[in-house]
Amino acid sequence: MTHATATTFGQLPAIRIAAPDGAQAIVTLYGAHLVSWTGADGNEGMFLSTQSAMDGSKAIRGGVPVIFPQFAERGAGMRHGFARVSTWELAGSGLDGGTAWAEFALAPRMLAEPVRQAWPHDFALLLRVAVCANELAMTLTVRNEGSMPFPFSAALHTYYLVPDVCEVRIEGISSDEISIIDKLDKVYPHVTGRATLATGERTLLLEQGGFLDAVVWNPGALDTAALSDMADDEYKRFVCIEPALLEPHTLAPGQAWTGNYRVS
Ligand SMILES: O=P(O)(O)OC[C@H]1O[C@@H](O)[C@H](O)[C@@H](O)[C@@H]1O
Repeated sequence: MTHATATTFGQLPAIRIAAPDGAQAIVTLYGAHLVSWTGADGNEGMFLSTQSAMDGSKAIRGGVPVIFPQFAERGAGMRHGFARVSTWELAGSGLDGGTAWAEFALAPRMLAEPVRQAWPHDFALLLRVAVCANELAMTLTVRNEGSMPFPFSAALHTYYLVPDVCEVRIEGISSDEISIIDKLDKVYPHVTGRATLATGERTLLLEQGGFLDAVVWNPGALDTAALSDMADDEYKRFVCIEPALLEPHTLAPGQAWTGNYRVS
């Protein structure tokens, strides 16, 4: 088996990244959206809504949406930015020791014209996804290739699959353990970079660098009922823990910023 192969996920062109030990990830070119991550142990790590659009008409609900250049409605642009609704291209792939990886790129020339005009900055985005054993590593790089500075925010909006959201315990993001009684939508600024997610079945170590903040989100029953792309009881099956750079970061011409996320 080769380490990165073209496939289709829903109706979307995608890349399957497969390590020799069996670890694998599937990333759609639409959004450079990781829709599935299975460790070498065979366990799926990502939630994906049964009601999600899978045809490029709307952002995918689940997996890891790439949020750029705006978080949620913190700005005048598209909610959560345009990266998750733009079509990226495969920029490279390889095998380093036992780790299989692929890189995805997005540049202004690839954006729909109205999107490009609404955010007319000369950026280059690169998302690297790497898998090995029971570990997933994602690196997002933002580069200013223009002659004017630009500000941006970014996040990896990770939807973790859990057996029951009520059983979830998150440590290391807040001074108190986080559990979810009903809806939770909370920003945690200036996190230490190391957290754990205990699902009742297993405990994942989450390590972030470059991303200074974290957001924890679960819509609860009421907000889920208002979401057209999630079944009414699906909120029980995930928690979003999102490494984020919320305060807009300004990149000078020629500069780059990198955010890392490692899940193991
Ligand atoms: O429905 P969207 O645009 O994917 O956003 C989902 C959620 O994303 C989270 O990051 C936000 O904190 C929530 O407020 C938001 O509801």
